[in-house]
Amino acid sequence: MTRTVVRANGLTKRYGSFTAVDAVELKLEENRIYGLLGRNGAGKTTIMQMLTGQLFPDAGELSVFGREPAEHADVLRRMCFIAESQRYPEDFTPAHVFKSAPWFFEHWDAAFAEQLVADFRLPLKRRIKKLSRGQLSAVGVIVGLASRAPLTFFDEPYLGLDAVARHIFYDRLLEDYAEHPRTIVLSTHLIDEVANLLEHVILIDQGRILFDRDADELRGSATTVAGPRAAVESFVADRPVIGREGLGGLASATIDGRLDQGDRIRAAELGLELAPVSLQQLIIHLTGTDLRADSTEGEVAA
Ligand SMILES: Nc1ncnc2c1ncn2[C@@H]1O[C@H](COP(=O)(O)OP(=O)(O)OP(=O)(O)O)[C@@H](O)[C@H]1O
Repeated sequence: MTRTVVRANGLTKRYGSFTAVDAVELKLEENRIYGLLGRNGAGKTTIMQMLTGQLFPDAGELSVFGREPAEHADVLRRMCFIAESQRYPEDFTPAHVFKSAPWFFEHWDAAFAEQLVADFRLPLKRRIKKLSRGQLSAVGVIVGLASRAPLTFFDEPYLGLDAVARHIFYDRLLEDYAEHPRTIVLSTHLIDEVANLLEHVILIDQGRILFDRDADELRGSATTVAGPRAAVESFVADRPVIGREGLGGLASATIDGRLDQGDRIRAAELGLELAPVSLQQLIIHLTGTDLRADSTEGEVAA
């Protein structure tokens, strides 16, 4: 039986008259990888800060490992939160960070951390304030992975990481998760890059949950048909279309819902091509929200 690790009912956070998180209902299950997605300011960090006991909710009920997280050391000990801009004591080096990690994380794996240091080519003895942006992110990623905390949050962990380093992170995360299952929450703009990692997708907008769905269900839930405009229009005539594009006599349309064998044969007869919709495209279609537009990174997923 799967255990529920996090349960939030009506979770709300206000800053003055502004409601940053608005009556959020959330359930996170044991040993799953969640994507917490949303535009800048959607409320992702605020939600994670409440779940990790760093912020008190203004309303609602919150249970993490069966208790209110704030001020419960036994709950906090089972969590690791890697913030976008992690702060470290002045004059600390990565070596100091990794040496002190076992004090905070009982499942800390020093050998795994060492391997990750080599993978990311991280200079262990350089002062943290002298590290490049990407190297600083690598410190956080290594702590997040090697801590093996039962509930791990990565809040946009990739800032400044180049494409190679980001893929090392994704690969190591998946490999280690397969051997040491735990609950992981990844907040990111780079949906297509992490799409294959995610088992569940939670999309937040303006403090509210827009949808909360199994990633496999979501992936197969739409198809794009492309070809001559008249053929596309004839094929989609009585179907729910969630997006259209066109150029001259060519068009493509994205249909919400699965196609059966008969549909596929008919599409082939009409000379249409079928393609699955990526998670990123689907989110844009379903919400009219292009998360990539907010990315501060130059290199975003295609
Ligand atoms: N201390 C604060 N005082 C006032 N407003 C705040 C405070 N912290 C956050 N906010 C506001 O609450 C909203 C949610 O912020 P949050 O950091 O949770 O968003 P986010 O989804 O993590 O965004 P990003 O992707 O940009 O990191 C934003 O509009 C933000 O400006």
